[in-house]
Amino acid sequence: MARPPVSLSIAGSDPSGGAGIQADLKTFARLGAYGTAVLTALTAQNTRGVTGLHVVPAGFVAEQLQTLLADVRVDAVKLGMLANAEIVAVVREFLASEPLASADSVLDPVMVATSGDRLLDDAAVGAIRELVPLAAVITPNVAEAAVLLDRSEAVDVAELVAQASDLRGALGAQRVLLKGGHLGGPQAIDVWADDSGVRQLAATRVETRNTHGTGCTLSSALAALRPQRDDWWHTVRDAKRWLTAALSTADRLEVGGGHGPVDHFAPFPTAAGESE
Ligand SMILES: Nc1ncnc2c1ncn2[C@@H]1O[C@H](COP(=O)(O)OP(=O)(O)O)[C@@H](O)[C@H]1O
Ligand SMILES: Cc1ncc(COP(=O)(O)O)c(N)n1
Repeated sequence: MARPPVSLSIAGSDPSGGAGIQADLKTFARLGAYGTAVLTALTAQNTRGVTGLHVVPAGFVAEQLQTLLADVRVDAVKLGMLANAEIVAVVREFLASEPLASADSVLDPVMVATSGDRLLDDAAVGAIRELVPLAAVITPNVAEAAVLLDRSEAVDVAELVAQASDLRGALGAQRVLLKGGHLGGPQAIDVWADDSGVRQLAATRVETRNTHGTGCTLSSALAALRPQRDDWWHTVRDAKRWLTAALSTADRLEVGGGHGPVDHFAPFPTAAGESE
């Protein structure tokens, strides 16, 4: 049997298990990657909101990375909540040097939780912009793209397409998955931009309020699947397909009274629309 890839999440903790490190590790396991994790922050959080935040000192984020990477070869890395400019600077240094520079990297520029609570210092936005060109893929939602580009939020797919291109042109992103989940409508449409152009990625919108951690889950699915797929396009397509499956059975979990988690147990759907 082939060795599973090793995927690393550098992110914050969500005790309710729907987002952050907990979502990432469940996603890695479900999609066949061995999960490793470096914590940037502890949140006191449930499905209704965030009540507290305890950020790990940047020097200790560096020590976690140093010790892990001195021993373990990481195939793919997902960057989630980075909390402040000092942690972004540490992560940037690691991402620019071996061994992480040769791992497949996914930057989810987490700024605000689904509940509306802030997860990144205002002062760190500039630092995140500088991290953008180093990641193989960035996965902003509509609000995060607007902040990164310093303009108003896209309100339709045409604007998503324009902003995805601009994130490459103006910020130097290598590849962009601009998520349109918050646009509404019968389909959840994301936009993919890379060297070969811009394409849309559509899925039927699932009627559920259980969308806590969709962004975390999608970006960690990319870090789990990229070493197991031939290229980024097939990786993105399959990650979105699995996320849609995980959303479609989310209501059965009945975790919490707010925006509950997606169903990380969901089997990987086959091309015929069946489950494995
Ligand atoms: N109700 C839904 N049904 C299907 N897909 C959804 C739904 N809500 C969000 N998505 C998808 O989940 C992913 C996360 O998107 P989004 O909600 O925009 O980002 P974030 O979770 O970072 O705010 C995207 O692929 C988006 O299209
Ligand atoms: C620790 C942590 N990291 C990230 C998110 C964002 O979650 P979402 O994927 O819903 O945007 C979160 N709520 N908590």
